[in-house]
Amino acid sequence: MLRLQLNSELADGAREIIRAIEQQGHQAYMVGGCVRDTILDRPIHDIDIATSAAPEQVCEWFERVIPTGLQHGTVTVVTKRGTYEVTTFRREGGYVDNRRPASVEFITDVTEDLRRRDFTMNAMAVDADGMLLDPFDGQVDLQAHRVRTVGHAEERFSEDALRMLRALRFASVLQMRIAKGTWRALVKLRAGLAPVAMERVREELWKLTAGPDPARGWAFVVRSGILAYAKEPLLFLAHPWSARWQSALAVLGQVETPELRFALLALVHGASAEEAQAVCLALRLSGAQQDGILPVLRAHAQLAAAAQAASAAAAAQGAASAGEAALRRAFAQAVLAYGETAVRGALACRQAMLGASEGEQPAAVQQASMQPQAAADLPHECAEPHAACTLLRMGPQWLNAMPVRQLSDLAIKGRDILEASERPAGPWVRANLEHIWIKVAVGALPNERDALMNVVRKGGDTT
Ligand SMILES: Nc1ccn([C@@H]2O[C@H](COP(=O)(O)OP(=O)(O)OP(=O)(O)O)[C@@H](O)[C@H]2O)c(=O)n1
Repeated sequence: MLRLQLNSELADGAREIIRAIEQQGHQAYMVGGCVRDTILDRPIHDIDIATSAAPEQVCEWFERVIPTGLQHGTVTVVTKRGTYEVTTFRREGGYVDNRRPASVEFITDVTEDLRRRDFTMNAMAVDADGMLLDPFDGQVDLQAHRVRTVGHAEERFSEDALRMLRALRFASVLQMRIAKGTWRALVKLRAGLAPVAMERVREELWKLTAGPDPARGWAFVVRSGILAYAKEPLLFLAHPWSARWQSALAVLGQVETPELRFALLALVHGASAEEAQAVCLALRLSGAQQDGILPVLRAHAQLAAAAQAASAAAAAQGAASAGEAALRRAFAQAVLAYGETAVRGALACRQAMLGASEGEQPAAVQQASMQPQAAADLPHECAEPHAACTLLRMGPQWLNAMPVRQLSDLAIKGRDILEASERPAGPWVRANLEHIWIKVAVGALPNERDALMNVVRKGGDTT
């Protein structure tokens, strides 16, 4: 019998709870994700405990207990070492809407409790001495890098449709395959996703996208076709497999954050910022998450338009360098409008997209035995490579050289402009301020109050 040592203060606290329950003549184990992650040598953020004791008993035995979900058998025990969900062993009877058990029956057999869980790697338990219970071969599947349901996959997915997305997420984050039977059931039952709350869909997709191999996760998602059945339309994210997807997945891991990865998916699909916003809203992304995506797309669109204009100017004047000053101005304008972070993000996405023409196949695509397709042409908004390349090459240098990054960095304020003029306040003040900001940003004026006030007085209204 394998012994598994969970070493942390959190685990010490869990063992204290387990021993206290055992002293009352009941069984208790650490279960689920903490066991899986210990075997995988991954960090543990929480420890769930399963017990044969009834929730009311647990409430009696511990000092600080929150009755989190009494009817489902869950209470939260708070100790100085941590906070633990303690759930009575249970069997779930009948399911409503592919997501909620119609009834819960408390039981005393730990194996029966493990049997109702989603995947074999999540159906292991460890007692206070570190003895591992693994009745469904979770370790074997972990060693084989395989996500496999406990028992019949169709039953497990019919009980809770979110488990289908969990399977895809675990395959992505833990860089695993999906067992054949589990995959077949998932594809067969994918329409069951419809009643699942979009918040839960978001959680899984976000984790999958933030993981070490987002292309792997998205290859599974797209190949499964499951997102077409989400409660609300996910537009380009739900598009079937295509050369565009192939291009997107070839480069998805080249940008670091989940926000930029979502932005990249939108860009490669040629989605507008409005479409991307509709997807963000459908997925109930937070304001902060949206702020990491939408300004990037808007900055990208503005830069692409500027690159196109610069290319047109270059073609008209027959010199590649023509329009470069205008390009730099447009670049500064994008920084002013969307912020430095968004512009850097847009450049990073653009850089990644250029690499996509190599058309590499992500490993998971091959594993899912998809027909290899010809490398896709990306939608190049910057039709002319020269100006687009200038942006990519010079953009970071221009940014680093900018003495101002936002309007408030300017050495003068709107009221200075107002005081130097006879005109009543109005939108012209900000327009003038922005005009001067751009000149400072491109190095045409120093960011010094006296020099700028001279410009204001001489030029008066610069709009
Ligand atoms: N739809 C679900 C969700 C959870 N579980 C079970 O409940 C445990 C705890 O679930 P949760 O905390 O949501 O996930 P973890 O497996 O701990 O993993 P993570 O924290 O990475 O989501 C899982 O391990 C699994 O045994 C399940 O059977 N079906």
